[in-house]
Amino acid sequence: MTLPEQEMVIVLDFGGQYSHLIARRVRELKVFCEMLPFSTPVEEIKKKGPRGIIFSGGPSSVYQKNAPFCDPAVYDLGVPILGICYGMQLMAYQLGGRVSPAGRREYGRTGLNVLDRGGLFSGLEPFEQCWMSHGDLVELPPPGFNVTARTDKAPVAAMADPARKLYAVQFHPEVVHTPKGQDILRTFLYGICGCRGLWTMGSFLERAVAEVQEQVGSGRALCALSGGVDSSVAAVLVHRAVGDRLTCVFVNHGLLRKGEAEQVQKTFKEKFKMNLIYVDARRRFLSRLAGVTDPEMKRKIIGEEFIRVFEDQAAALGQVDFLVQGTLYPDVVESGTATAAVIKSHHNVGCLPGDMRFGLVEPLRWLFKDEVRELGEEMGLPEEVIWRQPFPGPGLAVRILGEVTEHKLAILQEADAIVEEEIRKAGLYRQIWQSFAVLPDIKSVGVMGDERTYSYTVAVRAVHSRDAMTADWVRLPYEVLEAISSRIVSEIKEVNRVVYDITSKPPATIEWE
Ligand SMILES: Nc1ncnc2c1ncn2[C@@H]1O[C@H](COP(=O)(O)OP(=O)(O)OP(=O)(O)O)[C@@H](O)[C@H]1O
Ligand SMILES: O=c1[nH]c(=O)c2[nH+]cn([C@@H]3O[C@H](COP(=O)(O)O)[C@@H](O)[C@H]3O)c2[nH]1
Ligand SMILES: NC(=O)CC[C@H](N)C(=O)O
Ligand SMILES: [Mg+2]
Repeated sequence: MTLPEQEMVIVLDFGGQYSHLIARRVRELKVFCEMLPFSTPVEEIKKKGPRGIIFSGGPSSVYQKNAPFCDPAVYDLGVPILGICYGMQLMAYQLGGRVSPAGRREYGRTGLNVLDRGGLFSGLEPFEQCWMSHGDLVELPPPGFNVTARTDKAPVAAMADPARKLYAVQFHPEVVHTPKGQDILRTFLYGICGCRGLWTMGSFLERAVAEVQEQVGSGRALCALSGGVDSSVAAVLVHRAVGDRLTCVFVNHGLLRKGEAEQVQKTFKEKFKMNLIYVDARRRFLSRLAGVTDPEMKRKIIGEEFIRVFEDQAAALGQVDFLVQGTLYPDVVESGTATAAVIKSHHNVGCLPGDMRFGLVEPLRWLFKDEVRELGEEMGLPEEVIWRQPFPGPGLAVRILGEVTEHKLAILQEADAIVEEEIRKAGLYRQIWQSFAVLPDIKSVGVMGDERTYSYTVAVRAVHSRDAMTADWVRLPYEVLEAISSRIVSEIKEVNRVVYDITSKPPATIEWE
């Protein structure tokens, strides 16, 4: 089968903080982009037929033991390469230049003297601002390269070998603090790689449908459907590809929000014409979670139990070889990759049991939430699904610190429902990324009706975010906080105190576990 034409660019990830940003920026320029680990063999890179390759930054130094190196055969593919920061240092080192620790480091806003205003820097002024974050520098470019920019401290702030289409910059064009960064990336993609900007949500959709058809063939698939944005979009997309060979499975693990099980089934029946199986798995999840307090352990148990439920359903349906999940890019990075540290294991990525037999179908694996929402709009999904705030697969289990019990679940469900109601009432639901209640394992003393109480504390969390990778707490109006607080303590007997979480991510995360 031939897939629709696609121009794509690969980001080779060396563990940089901004690697994901590079991929986003490229897609904003309407060129599809995937990120692969630095260690990807060159044959695999070649198979994807990239128009260009970008090396990300990274925390290592090329001269250290065990520094991440890519397969040097990539330089001979004839595909244009752009090295950024560590990526530039690596290119210099592997091709015979000299890299050393800098006497003086450069961090933050830095003046850039542009020496060659053609090539990658066409359209730039002789003096520009850029954003730096490095301690090493290229002292001597490799044979065949020209120095194309410098700064006060870096004699080689950019270099190029146009004959081999190899380009490199010490600064970060992907961050907003490099004002001409997006222009530089545009020149690389359009001027140097010859891309035309064919990537739109429409073309992504067409290709994703074709890829799913190719992967699933004449087989059958189950879709893990939560009613959330990602799995709903994935389900509709895969349904387009394989029709009724897809069956959706919605699991009630007992960790859902108040009324959610009914709500999801109702929306789904009314708005989607797909098979949906509802599984009441409350008992099996809660009994496996009994007595467990370690956050990662809770996640692993939930991840495994999800798969066991899907396996049971598959067995009942006959032969089912594939499992569709609405996995997004941030789920993948946070669960740890070849280069990125494990922050927390997302149930759908880092918690899958080793003996799982399903082939995974994850058409959204490279996208961020706002891109998925755009795709949902493209496919005509209802607004209430597209603009639903994200809700984690392990549900309230990661918002109840310590052991999960039915008693604590009941308290948190009530508190959470109040938060959602008040946020909606204030007209804030859609502009806030996530707002919810948390039940820390804390009891404190209070006085109610002239009597001493010793009851639970509820924490309220509300954050703004663009892609879940970073977040800031929402400056909620005092009146809204007041309404939430007074309703929670007066309507929920077991709670006598409400606090508001005013931490950004980093250093905290959005969820408490
Ligand atoms: N209760 C559930 N039943 C079935 N599958 C689930 C359930 N909860 C999560 N999943 C699966 O795990 C994946 C990841 O969950 P996640 O919460 O990140 O995505 P989502 O629920 O689809 O969207 P959202 O981020 O908007 O909540 C889902 O896309 C879905 O495939
Ligand atoms: O499906 C999911 N399975 C998980 O295991 C999981 N853990 C966190 N989240 C959601 O991911 C985003 C980032 O969360 P954190 O800042 O807490 O890491 C936030 O939107 C979280 O709600 C999860 N979603
Ligand atoms: N941000 C980076 O890629 C840093 C690269 C290298 N470790 C340096 O400090 O120079
Ligand atoms: Mg969800």
